[in-house]
Amino acid sequence: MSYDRELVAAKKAASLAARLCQKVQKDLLQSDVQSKSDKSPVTVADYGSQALVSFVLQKEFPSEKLSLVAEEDSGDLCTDGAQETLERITKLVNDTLASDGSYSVSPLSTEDILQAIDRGKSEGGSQGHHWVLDPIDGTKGFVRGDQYAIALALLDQGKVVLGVLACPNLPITSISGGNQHAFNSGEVGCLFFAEVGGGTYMQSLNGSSPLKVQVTAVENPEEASFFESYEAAHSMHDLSSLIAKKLGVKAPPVRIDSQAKYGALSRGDGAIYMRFPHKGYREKIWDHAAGYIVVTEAGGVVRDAAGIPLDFSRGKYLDVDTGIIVTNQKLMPLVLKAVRESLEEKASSL
Ligand SMILES: Nc1ncnc2c1ncn2[C@@H]1O[C@H](COP(=O)(O)OS(=O)(=O)O)[C@@H](OP(=O)(O)O)[C@H]1O
Ligand SMILES: [Mg+2]
Ligand SMILES: [Mg+2]
Ligand SMILES: [Mg+2]
Repeated sequence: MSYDRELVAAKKAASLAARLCQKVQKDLLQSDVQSKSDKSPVTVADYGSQALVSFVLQKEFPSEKLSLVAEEDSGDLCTDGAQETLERITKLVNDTLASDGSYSVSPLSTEDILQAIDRGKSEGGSQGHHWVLDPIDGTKGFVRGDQYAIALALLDQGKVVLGVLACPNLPITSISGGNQHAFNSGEVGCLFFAEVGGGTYMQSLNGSSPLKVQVTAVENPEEASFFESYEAAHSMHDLSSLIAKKLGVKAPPVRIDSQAKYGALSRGDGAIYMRFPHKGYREKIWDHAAGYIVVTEAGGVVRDAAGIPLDFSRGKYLDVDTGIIVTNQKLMPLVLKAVRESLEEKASSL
């Protein structure tokens, strides 16, 4: 089965959302950052991006009942005092749609925006089609002015069949050596996309022609470099550094926010991505679905720390053993062995 139509729509939705996010990041003010009840930051751009993607998917597939599993909901926007924020989001979405001009609709109302955001309340699962969206992945990076991604994927019968990652601050050229900052490099803004069985491609967000990408062919761990979360609260840096030492990795870790890590890995900027959340954290499908297919279609492999493939069919959570490892086929067994030994050492030292 081909998902070409869905892929075109997903690229369009993610590119428009990236445009909205870029505008907000440019004039980001402290007041644009709200705190959700779980204390994670959320900005007008997270809501605006979700509303925009939801609107575009609805427009592109008007006859289908859209199922969208997405990170944000309108709860905090419906409280007293949030009206001004909601109006800003509404204006941002309308301005972005007007600047594009593909959808000739009358401006959306605040009510339309709330509805579009709340279309993301689906739970996913193993039956039928579900879109999976992280409207801004790496909100902390976004607020800091660093890397973030708009991540959109499609599940069919519980399997990821397409994914799009828009990374507005990722340099077009390789960031191997850690040169991830927009101000250090030339052109930035990448769009990665993959359809099951079709390989992974990257183009610039400005619309250059797509290039096929591949993960690195490095087989010697000493020559491998590794990515991990920027935020130590999201991944145990001490554990990944122990594993890297065991593997003989010489390069220091490259710490980047968001699924931009999967994008960069898919084009061979680095060889390994390790992620070890602290005890008790449950991963969500929107933090991995798009990145997962972008990397696997580029020849990479994604496993949990026990070597088990990820299962996106169980609702909005991804239940993984201890953490997530991404690398190429050759390195995976070596990395998993080092992970196992490191976890055993850590356990016996407690
Ligand atoms: N405690 C904890 N442990 C592990 N992961 C967590 C945790 N808290 C949040 N998150 C999720 O991490 C997403 C951000 O991705 P990264 O960790 O890759 O980037 S970063 O280091 O935060 O910059 C981030 O995605 P966004 O909320 O979309 O930014 C979260 O879903
Ligand atoms: Mg968040
Ligand atoms: Mg996220
Ligand atoms: Mg997010």
